[in-house]
Amino acid sequence: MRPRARPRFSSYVPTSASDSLLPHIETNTRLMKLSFLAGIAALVLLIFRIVFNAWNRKRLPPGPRGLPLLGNVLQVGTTSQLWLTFDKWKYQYGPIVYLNMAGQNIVVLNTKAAATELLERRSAIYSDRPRSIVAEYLGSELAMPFTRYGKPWQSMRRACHAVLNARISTQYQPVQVEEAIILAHGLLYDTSSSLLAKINRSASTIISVIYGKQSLSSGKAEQALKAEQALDNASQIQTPNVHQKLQLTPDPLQTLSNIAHRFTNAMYPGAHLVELIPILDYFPPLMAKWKREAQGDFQRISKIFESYFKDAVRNDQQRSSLCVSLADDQVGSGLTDLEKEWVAGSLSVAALETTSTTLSFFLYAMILHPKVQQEAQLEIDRVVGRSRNPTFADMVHLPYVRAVLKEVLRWQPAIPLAVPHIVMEDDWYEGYFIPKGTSCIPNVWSINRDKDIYGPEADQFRPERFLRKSEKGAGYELRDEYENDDGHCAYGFGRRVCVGRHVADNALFIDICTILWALRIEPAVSADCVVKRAPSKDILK
Ligand code: HEM
Repeated sequence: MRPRARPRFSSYVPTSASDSLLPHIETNTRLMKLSFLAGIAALVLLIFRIVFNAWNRKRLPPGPRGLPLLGNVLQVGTTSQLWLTFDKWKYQYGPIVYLNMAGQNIVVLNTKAAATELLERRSAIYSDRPRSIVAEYLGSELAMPFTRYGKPWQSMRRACHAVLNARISTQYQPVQVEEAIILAHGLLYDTSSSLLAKINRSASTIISVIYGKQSLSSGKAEQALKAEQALDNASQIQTPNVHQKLQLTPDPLQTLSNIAHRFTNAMYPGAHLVELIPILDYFPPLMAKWKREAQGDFQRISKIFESYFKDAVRNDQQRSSLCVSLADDQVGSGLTDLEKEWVAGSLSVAALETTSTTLSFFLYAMILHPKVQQEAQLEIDRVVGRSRNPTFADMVHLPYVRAVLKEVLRWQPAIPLAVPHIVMEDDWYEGYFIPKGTSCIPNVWSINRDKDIYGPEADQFRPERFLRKSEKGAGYELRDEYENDDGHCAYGFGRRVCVGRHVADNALFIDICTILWALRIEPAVSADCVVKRAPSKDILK
């Protein structure tokens, strides 16, 4: 076919009806040809994509066979101590295990090598968090542990790092020493509350750092609750049954713990149908109870965080709390007031159960291993003596106590499956395909008990694994490799690693040290399991 000279639009004057149609017919045929070719190309691409995906799917990591549509939901959803199931699967399927939770890809990382390679070395693409529609209504985009990877998270993280880094953390040590004495005193003499309530008090070491000394004492808590109740009454018409989900109590520590549970329950796989069928999100609050409740809870949590924050700024005479630094724009100057209130609130939520759980496991370990307790107390008596309480100046001279803390965090990590990281691009690891959007769960529990790293006694509580006998005589020294290395993965990985780990380590060290100095921990013969060790001066009184 020879090319036909195209008539110029401005000069072309049709001489007959058929002549006037010719260029249009020509253009239409061309268009049809082009569309046909584009259609073929799209089809080829689609087929290629399907084949490529199917081929890639064959390259997914191995894992237990699931049901059609539901995948592994039933195997995972009904298990309480998931880390034990994941650990069992590690021996069946290998270090990285693939699961399908009704369409959501999950990869469990059971070895340190896999977790550090993906979550640390490739952290540029492995630092997002799972999207949960319900949690977003609850305020997850303001709650740092759950915030998606992006600019708002970066600003919050920078602000937190500025007030919680290793160097600045030393500034909080005087408060932490005082709180440790109050904790030990409570364990010995407070008969009004349960052991668990007393242990929860350990978190106040951190809460003091965030909200200032005694900012969240019960008086302030009552004020906060009143403010919250006023809001609750006002919103009762739009948000009925809101109390069913989130209990707010006069005790701030209890309230913070309830908020933590509200978030984790909301994010639990399968907790809400809307996560599986996102179109349900288009229903208005009036027709969606879960949405009404989440929106109502967001208001209530914001109000509580606001009142804690404002109280802290008003009351902190020493002007040294994290809230004061945020309020004075010493850190986080780019954050809005709401973001600052949520930064402080979510830090305390993240700190609360982790520290008290760790302390509970410490008490448990001491009951199970009286010889370890005795060895630690011998060291404390040798270094600190009985006439004064331990301080941070003693830390370098107390390698055995430091090893006890490392071992508690290794043996029973407070969050055994850490927090999932989402991969933001398709990726490959050791020949396995990890599709974009996969939720990567590091099985910290399993990694911390890896026999290839910790030897055949990995399951046992043995602080000596971090120590060598002192060359100078009696006692122990921390092995060189553990001077700056945690020796466990309890604080997570990469860019999302726990931002409060330095403050937590300090608080737990001084709590453990002061408790061991003041008490003997024994199996319960009566209501409690602690016995006073009679310091020569009764410092705790
Ligand atoms: C024994 C005590 C603690 C343990 C075992 C612990 C453990 C963890 C773990 C496993 C993560 C997730 C890391 C990851 O995604 O890879 C995390 C994140 C976080 N932790 Fe902790 N934590 C502790 C104490 C604290 C304290 C005291 C604070 C606050 C002062 C805190 C604040 C946070 C925050 C804000 C995040 C989210 C970080 C982010 O997503 O960027 N934690 N923690």
